[in-house]
This record gives sequence, C-alpha cells and structure tokens, in this order.
Amino acid sequence: MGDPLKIGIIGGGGWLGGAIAASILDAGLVQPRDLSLSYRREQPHRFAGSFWTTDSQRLADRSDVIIVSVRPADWQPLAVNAGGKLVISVMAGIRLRELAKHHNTDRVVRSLPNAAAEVGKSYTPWIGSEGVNDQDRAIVRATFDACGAQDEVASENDIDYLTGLSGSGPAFPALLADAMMRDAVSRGITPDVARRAVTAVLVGSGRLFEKSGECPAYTVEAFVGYRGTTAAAIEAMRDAGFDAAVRDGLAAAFQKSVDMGNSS
Ligand SMILES: NC(=O)C1=CN([C@@H]2O[C@H](COP(=O)(O)OP(=O)(O)OC[C@H]3O[C@@H](n4cnc5c(N)ncnc54)[C@H](O)[C@@H]3O)[C@@H](O)[C@H]2O)C=CC1
Ligand SMILES: O=C(O)[C@@H]1CCC=N1
Repeated sequence: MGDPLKIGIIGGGGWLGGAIAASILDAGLVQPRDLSLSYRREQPHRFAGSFWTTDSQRLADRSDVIIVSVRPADWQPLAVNAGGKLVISVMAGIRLRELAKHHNTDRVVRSLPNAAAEVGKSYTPWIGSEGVNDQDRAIVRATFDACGAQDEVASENDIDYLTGLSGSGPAFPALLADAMMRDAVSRGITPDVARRAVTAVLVGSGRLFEKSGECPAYTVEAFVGYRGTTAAAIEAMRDAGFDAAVRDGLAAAFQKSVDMGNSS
C-alpha cells in the first residue's frame, strides 16, 4: 500500500464510528496521526493524537479513505465531495448508486458491520461498486478484519437481508437475554444472579459454536434427543411460535432496509 494510509471517519464520535476507529488503530492499519474523525457538537475525549474536526469536507480532503458512519437521516444534508476517493459506507439502506452520486466518486463500498465491532467481533458483509479496484478491496478487507470477520457478497439484495440478520443481529440475543432475565426475576431469582446466569449462557454458547463450528440444527437436535428439560423447553418455545417470530422479525428488517434505500 506504499505511503501510510490516511483514513477519515465521518461520525467518528458515534457508536459504530468510534468502534471502527478503535479497531483499526488497535490493528495498526492506521497510525493515530493519520486518522481523522468528525463530530457534530461535542468533541469526544478519545483517540488522542488523531485529528478531530466538525468539518467533514476537511476530513475528506486529508484522507485517502473516507468511512461514512452517520445515521441515514443525517446523510442527505451531509455535503462531502470525495473527489474520486474510496468511500466506505456503514449506513443501513443507502445504496451504492446514491453513495457514488452524493459523494462524487465511482469508488464506493456499501458495508454493514454490527455493534460487536466494539469488541472486535463484528461480522461485516460488503459490496463494492464497479470502480472499486483490488487495492481498495484489500483496504476494505483489512478494515473489517480488524473489526471481526468480513465477506464480500454478490448483491445489494444480500446486504439488505444481512442488515437484519447480522447488522441488527446483536440485538436478538439481547432480546432473548432480556426475556430470560425477566422470567427468572418473576420467579424469585435475584436480578444479580439472573444476570450472571444469562450472561454466562450467551457467552458460553457463543464460544461453543465458535469452537465446534457445527451446524446449530445439529446442536438443537442433540438436546432434543435427550428427551429431558431442554427438549421440553424447545418444544414449548416452538409451539409458541419461536421459528415464526424469528422469520417475521428478519423479514421486517429486510423490508425496512429496502424501504430506506427507496427513500434515500
Ligand atoms: N450501531 C450499530 O449497531 C450499527 C450501526 N450501523 C450504521 O452506522 C451508522 C451510525 O450508527 P451509530 O454509530 O449507531 O449512530 P450514532 O448516532 O451513535 O453515531 C452517528 C454519529 O454521527 C454524528 N453526525 C451526524 N451528522 C454528522 C455530521 N454532519 N458530521 C459529523 N458527525 C455527524 C452524530 O453526532 C453521531 O455522533 C448508521 O448509519 C447505522 O445505520 C450499521 C450497523 C450496526
Ligand atoms: O438498526 C439499524 O438501523 C442499524 C443498522 C443495523 C444495526 N443498526
């Protein structure tokens, strides 16, 4: 890649922008002095040695790669001319064509990390426009490998679907954890014990999946095969509509991403 890479993150003061900044600094993909971050109101007290600004055009002018990490509703008023540079969007819904037009560049990437970027465990699907070259692809891979794992996917339709599945994904175990905790507390378990138990279940099962690499269906069937407490729980949850609730939730997220693209 030759000269040190200069990266700018528009919305670097936010949740995801800050997580990406921390990950790429930790990975040594960018040096603090070569990282620029823009914010809207109050400058966050992090990333000492990097360049903070409220002027996102100035950020773009001093960067080779511009990551756009503002909320979709804040993107239309964001007037930043990338002048042909590589622009990587992490925004839900916004399509490649609109990104290219809006930022005056044919080198655009649409990506969708998730909140686990904060702990280096995001999964990030992405797709590039025709103008994206091999060196750009290497930068995108390095950026999102630093945040966890990444895949280049075949279509923007895949991104719309994965926006719900993996982009929104960390919210779903949180939903399950919340439901489990509330049930436990309603049955007299102390909130402290309930929280420790539920957290251990989530972290432990995630690690088990990562280690074994086995298909979730196999794990479920193995538990069902015991014909014990787990089978009783799984069957009751399925009878109450668990699979349909997941399917409907993912369909709603997919449709929302498509609708956001249509209205951007
Ligand atoms: N948080 C998440 O789990 C995920 C978020 N995303 C996408 O990432 C983007 C950012 O989301 P979050 O970080 O969660 O939101 P956030 O609200 O925490 O961060 C956005 C930041 O952009 C700043 N901002 C807005 N307009 C600006 C401007 N003109 N110049 C400079 N800064 C500006 C805001 O002040 C805020 O700090 C969204 O488009 C969202 O769709 C994608 C995947 C996961
Ligand atoms: O909820 C959202 O719209 C964003 C995109 C995926 C996760 N957060």
